[in-house]
Amino acid sequence: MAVPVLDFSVYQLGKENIPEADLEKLSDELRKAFTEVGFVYLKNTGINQEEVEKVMSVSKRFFSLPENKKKPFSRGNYTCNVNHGWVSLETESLNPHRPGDLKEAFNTTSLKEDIPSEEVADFRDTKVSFFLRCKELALKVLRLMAIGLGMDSEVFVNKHKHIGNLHDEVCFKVLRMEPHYGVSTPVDSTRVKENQVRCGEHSDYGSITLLFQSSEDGLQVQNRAGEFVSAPCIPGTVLVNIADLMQRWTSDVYVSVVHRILLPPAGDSRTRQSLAFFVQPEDESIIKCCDGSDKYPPIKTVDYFTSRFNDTYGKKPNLV
Ligand SMILES: O=C(O)CCC(=O)C(=O)O
Ligand SMILES: [Fe+2]
Repeated sequence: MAVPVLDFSVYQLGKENIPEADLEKLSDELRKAFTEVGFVYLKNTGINQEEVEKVMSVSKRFFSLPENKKKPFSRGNYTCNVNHGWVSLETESLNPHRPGDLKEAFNTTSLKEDIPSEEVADFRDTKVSFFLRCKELALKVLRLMAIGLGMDSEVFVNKHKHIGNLHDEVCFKVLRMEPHYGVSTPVDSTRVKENQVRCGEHSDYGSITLLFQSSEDGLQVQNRAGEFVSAPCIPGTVLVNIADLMQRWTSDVYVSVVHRILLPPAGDSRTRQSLAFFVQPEDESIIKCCDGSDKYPPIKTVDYFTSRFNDTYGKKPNLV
């Protein structure tokens, strides 16, 4: 089944106090998408393509800096949050059974934290304002998701009250994926390791993810039959997906789906960019099945994430 496209205009950014019937209709459509597919494109959210391109363009300038200029900003160098900062090529393996992903990224968690604005004018401010736009949209989606399940609209939002504050873990990630190796090195497909891809098979960890891709596409989403289907860039839309902790929270009603980005076809040497806003509950929050079923035992968000991050950044088991 293809990923559905929903019109979000009735509840787009800036619109509040909307008629109950409109909210109900949108939340029903969203529930259908998240129970059947796990991914949905939202159009007319209020976040437009120009904003997306501005963030991509400033990120591109950062990624193009020489390695020694980026290194001081590495993930792990910040005290505010271990996840904040630059992630170099092949550092993450989203599928731990594969070699490191052929992608480079910059994670923004705390909005107060220093990010390299001297090297790239606007890098910080552009990302911070986009972060806040994504936050607003994410809270709206979380509200609709609760209504769609017949619950109080704030059930999910109540555990996402500190997004962007110091020590909150919600992360805005800008990504650059290489056609073959690094653009700073000559394109040489012989250097690609066996089974190496741009982004290994995985599902996201938290509640929901908002995703924006450049026109180079590449994302594939697994359907119920186990086949990977393309989820291309649709300009002006936001792709939203359910992540694992939300699946657990909803007792498997909203489904978190595996996705990946393989290498591009031979001869395609375009660099791909994407922006991902990873939403997760606050560290200390206890996530219990919201239908009262206890299908999964309650778990503290921080404990859940620690084990997932160990897989992504940890030692690699035998390769596939
Ligand atoms: O770049 C993309 O389109 C998706 C990246 C992704 O799935 C992830 O980082 O979790
Ligand atoms: Fe993902």
